[in-house]
Amino acid sequence: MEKQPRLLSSQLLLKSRVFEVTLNRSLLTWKEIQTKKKRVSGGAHNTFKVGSYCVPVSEIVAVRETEVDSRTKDEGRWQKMSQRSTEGYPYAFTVSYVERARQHRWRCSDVTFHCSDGSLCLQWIQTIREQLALLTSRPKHLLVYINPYGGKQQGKRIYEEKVAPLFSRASISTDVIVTEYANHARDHLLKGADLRKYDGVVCVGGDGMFSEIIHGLISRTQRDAGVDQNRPEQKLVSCGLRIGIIPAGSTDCICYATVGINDPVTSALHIIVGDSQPLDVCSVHHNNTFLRYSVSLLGYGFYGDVLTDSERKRWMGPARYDFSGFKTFLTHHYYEGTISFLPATNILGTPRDKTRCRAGCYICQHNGQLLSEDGQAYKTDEDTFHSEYGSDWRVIRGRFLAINAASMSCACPRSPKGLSPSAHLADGTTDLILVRKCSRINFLRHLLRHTNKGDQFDLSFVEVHRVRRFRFVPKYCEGDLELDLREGGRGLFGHICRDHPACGCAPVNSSWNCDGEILPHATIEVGVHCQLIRLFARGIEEQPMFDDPCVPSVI
Ligand SMILES: Nc1ncnc2c1ncn2[C@@H]1O[C@H](COP(=O)(O)OP(=O)(O)OP(=O)(O)O)[C@@H](O)[C@H]1O
Ligand SMILES: CCCCCCCCCCCCC/C=C/[C@@H](O)[C@H](CO)NC(=O)CCCCC
Ligand SMILES: [Ca+2]
Repeated sequence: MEKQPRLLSSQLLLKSRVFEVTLNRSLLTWKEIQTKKKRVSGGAHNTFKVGSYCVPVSEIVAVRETEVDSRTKDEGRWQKMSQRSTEGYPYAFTVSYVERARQHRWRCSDVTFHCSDGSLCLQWIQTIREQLALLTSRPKHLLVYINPYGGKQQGKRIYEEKVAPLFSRASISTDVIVTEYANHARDHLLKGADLRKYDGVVCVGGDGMFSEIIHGLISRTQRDAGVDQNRPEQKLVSCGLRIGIIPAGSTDCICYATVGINDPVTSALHIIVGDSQPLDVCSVHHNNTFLRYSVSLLGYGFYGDVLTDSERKRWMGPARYDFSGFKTFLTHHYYEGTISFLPATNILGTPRDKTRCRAGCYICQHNGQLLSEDGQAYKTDEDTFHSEYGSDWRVIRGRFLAINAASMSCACPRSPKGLSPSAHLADGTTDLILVRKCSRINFLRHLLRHTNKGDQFDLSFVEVHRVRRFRFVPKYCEGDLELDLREGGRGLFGHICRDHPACGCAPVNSSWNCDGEILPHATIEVGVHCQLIRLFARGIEEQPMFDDPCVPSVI
């Protein structure tokens, strides 16, 4: 590695011990200089360097001047000790920086260096601030939306107690909007907000709140660019503003799968250091009409039914998913239909390989570049999109307990490796998982493998395909019968069977769970838009963190 020129180097005091503190363009390091009496004649002193610590400049949150306790002049015992320990070093500055803890958790730690003279202290503060000012990817002004009713209804408290103090320490200014109704944030982004003022948008809430934010931002971007969202094959314009997620919801899947943990402080620090993680977005259409965007799970059958049931039990909080999950598992409904899909070819990675999407993912970079350089990839998809029976499309007709499209792993605290553990955040594909009708015990085996180390795809009734586009038509909508039971015939067949599970006939319709929202149609067409949005995140960092030379620890 090329050696960086030193900007500053001084002997400073830290916790009563002398350190050689050095700043270059990329690192702040401090090495202890220990003076020990040597047991040789003459009693000469020998200098040893012991602990050595470093922090990347990119992970420094802030630096500030620190008052050296003036009360040390008092007579109290503690103050006297304090005075003695910093004697000759009456000035101090404190550096706040990112420290890695267990399981992808980040913490903001402080280290205070004491200086012998005031001008040296100010020089250190000024030089560190100059280096931080060069980090242009850091946000300065953010628009924050808080859902006070998400998850355990702690969003406001989490923001005020854990996040706002960190933003203010990092000199980030904010405009905060506490939402007053569902879709408040979406509509404000779409119609009201002056987005030129901001470097990013922060969402305090769960996946549903995040969904509101991306709908506002993506739709606003398309509208400003004159792009029609209703055309399924339309190439969309990517959003300029990054989005930060402060997790305060029930599942927090998008935060967990992009950071590795759902922890508000960790997420706030990823925003402060200006991380950037591109994310694929699926557009969902019905009959050439735009329905919704999805970044995590599009699930028909099991996950659609869990969501439908759980929406009636919002009062239960996050536990509603466990209750409805168990209930839906017992009902064991299957659904008939036709799924057609365009497999993602000529790319790196498969849904059953052992690679995992991690920070700086090579597969995402490679596949993303292929798509952006070679506009052909999109053209080819468009050409084949309308020829349903074109050679590239595959068509599968069957009875399914679940049809899941995972555009990312969908890892969350309930399922730490996710619905599709090898899915990628930004590779331009989604993993289409088809779970065919099988016995309850077999379905349970599949579900339980979402929560343990087992391979959920290594079962005869499960198949998985990495795709760019797909379509689903339930059996009751096939042929000329374009009747959508949600609108027209719901009360006829579907309703009877739902209310009479003992009658033995399967209900014909389920609903799509689109990132935790119920879609109003079962017949849908879906296309993946590679890296359409960016988050203040960097992907999940490889473990173990503790061997990283830039973690402040003894080198
Ligand atoms: N002020 C509000 N009053 C009522 N609903 C709101 C308000 N603000 C946002 N919402 C809606 O609340 C829904 C749920 O919010 P959120 O995603 O934050 O929590 P959650 O559902 O508990 O978590 P998850 O989506 O992770 O399961 C969202 O769909 C959002 O549109
Ligand atoms: C016998 C029961 C076995 C249960 C097996 C547990 C398997 C857990 C897998 C969890 C996968 C979550 C995928 C994420 C989906 C989110 O976009 C969405 C919005 O937050 N959450 C749900 O729909 C909430 C979905 C919650 C499902 C339980
Ligand atoms: Ca993807």
